[in-house]
Amino acid sequence: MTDLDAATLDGPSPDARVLDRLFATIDARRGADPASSYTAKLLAGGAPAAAKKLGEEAVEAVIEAVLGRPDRLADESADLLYHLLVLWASAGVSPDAVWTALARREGRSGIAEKAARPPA
Ligand SMILES: N=c1c2ncn([C@@H]3O[C@H](COP(=O)(O)OP(=O)(O)OP(=O)(O)O)[C@@H](O)[C@H]3O)c2ncn1[C@@H]1O[C@H](COP(=O)(O)O)[C@@H](O)[C@H]1O
Repeated sequence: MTDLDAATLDGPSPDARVLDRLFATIDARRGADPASSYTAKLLAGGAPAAAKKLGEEAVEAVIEAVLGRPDRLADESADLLYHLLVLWASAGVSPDAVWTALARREGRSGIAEKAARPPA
């Protein structure tokens, strides 16, 4: 989102807490009417359908990155995050589990982590 986009929204500047609110909305759509809720339609298809849709959205984001279009990449990233959260809801993953995994990794280089893995 550009600064201009953010300025058109009501309330405080948006931040990553929107993800927790979005997940709560998604979770509350369980059993809702698929005719009136896109989320309910996705959830009705189960984790495999949500995973397939996530893959499609990932490809769309990759294409925008490769084409060097950051504004379109930001929009596709929002689609991608929404569909990732739908997959978490379908597959029984709570956002807190993911936030915890990220926090545990904070400050540890990926290179050091990989070097410390036991041999395959
Ligand atoms: N953040 C989103 C969001 N991002 C993307 N999408 C929808 O994701 C769909 C897929 O986008 P595409 O461009 O890939 O469309 P498509 O290829 O035609 O999709 P398909 O119909 O083939 O699956 C579109 O219908 C988008 O509107 C979203 N739908 C809902 N949300 C959030 O979820 C909330 C609940 O939505 P409902 O469940 O629909 O009430 C909303 O208030 C929003 O906050």
